[in-house]
Amino acid sequence: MAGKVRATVLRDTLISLRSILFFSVGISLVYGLLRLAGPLFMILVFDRVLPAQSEATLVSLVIILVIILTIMALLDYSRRRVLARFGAQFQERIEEHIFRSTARDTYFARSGNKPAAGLNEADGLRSFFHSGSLVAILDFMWSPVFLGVVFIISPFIGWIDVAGLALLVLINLSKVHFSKAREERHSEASDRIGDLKNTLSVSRHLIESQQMTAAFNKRWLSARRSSRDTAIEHKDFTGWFTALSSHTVLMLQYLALAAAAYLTIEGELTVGAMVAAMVLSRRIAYATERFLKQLPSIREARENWRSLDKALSAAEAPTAVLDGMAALRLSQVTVRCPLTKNKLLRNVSIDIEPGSSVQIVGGAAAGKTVFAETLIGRFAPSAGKVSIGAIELGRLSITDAARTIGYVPQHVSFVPGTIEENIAGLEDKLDRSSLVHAARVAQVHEKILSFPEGYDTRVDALGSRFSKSERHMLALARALYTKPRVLIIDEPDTSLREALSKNLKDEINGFLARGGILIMLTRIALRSYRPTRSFVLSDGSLKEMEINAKADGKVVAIQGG
Ligand SMILES: Nc1ncnc2c1ncn2[C@@H]1O[C@H](COP(=O)(O)OP(=O)(O)OP(=O)(O)O)[C@@H](O)[C@H]1O
Repeated sequence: MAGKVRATVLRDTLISLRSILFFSVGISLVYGLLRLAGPLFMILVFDRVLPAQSEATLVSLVIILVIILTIMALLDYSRRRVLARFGAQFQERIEEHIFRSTARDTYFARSGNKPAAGLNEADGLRSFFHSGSLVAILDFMWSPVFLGVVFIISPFIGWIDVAGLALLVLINLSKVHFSKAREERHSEASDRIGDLKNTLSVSRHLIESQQMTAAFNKRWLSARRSSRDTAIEHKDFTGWFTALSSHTVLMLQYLALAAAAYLTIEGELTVGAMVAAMVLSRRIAYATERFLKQLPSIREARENWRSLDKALSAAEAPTAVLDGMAALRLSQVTVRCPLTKNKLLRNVSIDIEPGSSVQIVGGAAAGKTVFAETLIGRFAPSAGKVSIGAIELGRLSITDAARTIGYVPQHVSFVPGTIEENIAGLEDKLDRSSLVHAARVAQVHEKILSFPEGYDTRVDALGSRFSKSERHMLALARALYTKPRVLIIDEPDTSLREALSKNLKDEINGFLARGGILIMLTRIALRSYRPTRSFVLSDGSLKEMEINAKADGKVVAIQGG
């Protein structure tokens, strides 16, 4: 099934863009043919115009040459534009496919700083099509034809070209092969600088408040030094091959000229043919060198293509949107620590009917956050299933998943941007009335309006403009904005606890009456709010507790879970 999906995506993308690619190949073929005009012009000038002393022929030839060069300039410009658009459309279609057709958990199976599997690869391929790499490859396609023309002029010069090209290939392949390790060292060192920049933008406040600036600067200098040294080492090494390669091109051109001159002295070639042989030899050598310089880009493009293929084949299509409210079901869910592989959740099974509120109480490191973040897809179960109604949660699309679960995390953080963007979860077409409603329910509307820029006020990642309880309330507004079916609150702080039993009570009751599910994870059982069901989480195992209504929500007995 997945294989079928992949084959269709790649085939469809290529088929739909095939005409653009063929068009640019066609332009390149005409362009390459017109490049023969230069050598032809030289032959005619030396062999016709000069012996005949014909000024009229010279003027006609110059006019024709100018026209051809103008056409060549237009063709070159056009094919670059066409290739750029080919790359852009290719990327857009692949990205659209990834966004639309990948289920949440596959989408989240990302690594490092990649936003989603396949996106970086699609971008890498776009820049390959867009950059001069493809043009260099297309220009190189004419080299065998030019070489054939040189062989027609003189096989002797042709063989000199072949020997020179073999030397060029050897030099450039050695460069690619022997500089790989140095290149990797340099790119790792540059990545370290990138990581430090990210650390600074995300944790500047922490670094300064904890007096880490001096130590951070030391790390920065050391990373800079290492990046600079590896860059010099890499440049020094490849510089040797680059110099050798470019001078081989020059040498080839002059050797071709010398051989042609010798043949002219011997009376085997005309002066025009001599010059044309030299120009063609230079053109072949330059085109080959430019092509060989693209080898690392070609290798990278091939790797990108393979990973994209793999990412698309691994991607599972999302299931249909959930219809109406449904029960949340965890069956035999086990989650393991990604580092130690120890169990963080152990065979957790729970059925939560629509319209119920559930409290999960657990001590320090009991697994409450892991439980919550398994529902949002941050932890993938190593066994068991999490489903809502008949649909596995991880199989929802990222858009449907966002509408299904609202999450108020224990440690609230923000995306640097405006309050509006944060509450609306970065949606560009936001619904203002839902935004204000969510802020009012979370009782932060007035606070936001007290800022001169209101909802356009910018917040940093920590939300430093707000107090801890205000940050929690903002996180609640953010969770409520999408009108989720399941609302998860991890460790509500004192003000949120109070609000749940007072100002928020009606809202929560309304939410439950509409079939919503509320899950609260706390260290200490809430006294002021009585959930429908209560559980204890201990060392990753979940057990249901019986609530004595008369005891005002206090836990009185434990049932085996
Ligand atoms: N991303 C992670 N990678 C590895 N282990 C993790 C990760 N997140 C949590 N854990 C481990 O899972 C266990 C449970 O952590 P969790 O944060 O769920 O506890 P908790 O019940 O929320 O505790 P607390 O009330 O102290 O926040 C801990 O031992 C923790 O080290």
